Amino acid sequence: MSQKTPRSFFKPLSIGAPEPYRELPVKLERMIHFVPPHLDKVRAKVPDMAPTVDVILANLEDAIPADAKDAARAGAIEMANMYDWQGKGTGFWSRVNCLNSPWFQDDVSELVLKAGHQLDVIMLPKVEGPWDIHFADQYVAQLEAKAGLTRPILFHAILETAEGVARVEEIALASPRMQGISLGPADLAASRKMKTTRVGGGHPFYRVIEDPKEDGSARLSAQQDPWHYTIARLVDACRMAGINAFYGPFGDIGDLEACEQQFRNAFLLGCAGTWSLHPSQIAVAKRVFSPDPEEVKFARKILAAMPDGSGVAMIDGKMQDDATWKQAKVISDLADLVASKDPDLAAAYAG
Ligand SMILES: CC(=O)SCCNC(=O)CCNC(=O)[C@H](O)C(C)(C)COP(=O)(O)OP(=O)(O)OC[C@H]1O[C@@H](n2cnc3c(N)ncnc32)[C@H](O)[C@@H]1OP(=O)(O)O
Ligand SMILES: CC(=O)C(=O)O
Ligand SMILES: [Mg+2]
Repeated sequence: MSQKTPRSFFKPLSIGAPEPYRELPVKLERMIHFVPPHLDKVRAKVPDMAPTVDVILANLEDAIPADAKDAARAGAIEMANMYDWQGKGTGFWSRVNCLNSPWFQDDVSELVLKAGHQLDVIMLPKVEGPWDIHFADQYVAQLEAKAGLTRPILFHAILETAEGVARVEEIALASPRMQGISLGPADLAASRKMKTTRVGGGHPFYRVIEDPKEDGSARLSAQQDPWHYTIARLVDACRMAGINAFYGPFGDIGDLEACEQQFRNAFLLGCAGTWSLHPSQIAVAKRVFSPDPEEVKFARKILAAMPDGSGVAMIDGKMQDDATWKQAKVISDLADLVASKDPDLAAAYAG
């Protein structure tokens, strides 16, 4: 038997480590805002930025130069203590360097020992199989015990190799620490030998074209989404495991329109949130990952028409039954969560 027994799955992996969660804490995580923690100027903005986002992440991995890795780690620990993350309800995460790098061990040990009381989630890059999660799980449990933490730190994996995609279900189920998984479109494109230099989004050459016209006139064609398969697979793996799927980075910072469309496709397919790399992407993520007030109004009509969630009803010419009741509940519950944090949207949903 290669799996743990149901009874041992939820046991702490180290004497003195906190009990793993049986249910994930319900949190609004529309955007994970990436901060380069080695830059004094950007780090100084964190206390003002924290109330405007759902999650701030101190990035230690790619985009941080090798000679700034120690400074980034120190900056991340400083960030942990710059704001009352646990008290004020903005998530504090860090993306550590990958498991085979010279920095992983120090990243994780220093974060847990010096900032573990504020840290919600460790993002693990380039996860290829459940063994990566198991190794980090045991290591973090030992550090949690040493630090005397009473609340478990969760894991978020990035799906950014072909091998990781092939094992995404096993990764999602690997530990009760798993909180979610994000798409890593840049490394994944390289791993798959996709022919693109873009970070997420579409590509002008990836299209479908209509059949030839009898009169020889120009044939219409339209761009397709090269990430559709991966996002759909990611959502199924995560929701099967009771965790959340996330889009990832959209690298064309200047193209907010394309960014919004890519985020919206991910939202519609089931993702809970995305990454923001630049302050301009925060408002886009907030808009996209909060349900539309008209959709919320319609969802609540369905719930009101079928109070016990059974039977059949007609609303505005559309058939409703037990299944559409569940769809409506997804939207209504998300609206309640958004409203608990955002007074403007609370008013829009109440109207
Ligand atoms: C494939 C992957 O792994 S993706 C994840 C790794 N990449 C990252 O984490 C990148 C994070 N983002 C960044 O480093 C930056 O946004 C960059 C490099 C992309 C662009 O930076 P800039 O060229 O400085 O952008 P720009 O000039 O538009 O910045 C405007 C202001 O926003 C600030 N800013 C830019 N990015 C951020 C950020 N992520 N968080 C907070 N503030 C930021 C800048 O410091 C600048 O402030 P100022 O007006 O006080 O000078
Ligand atoms: C997100 C990330 O790390 C990537 O796209 O490679
Ligand atoms: Mg990557």
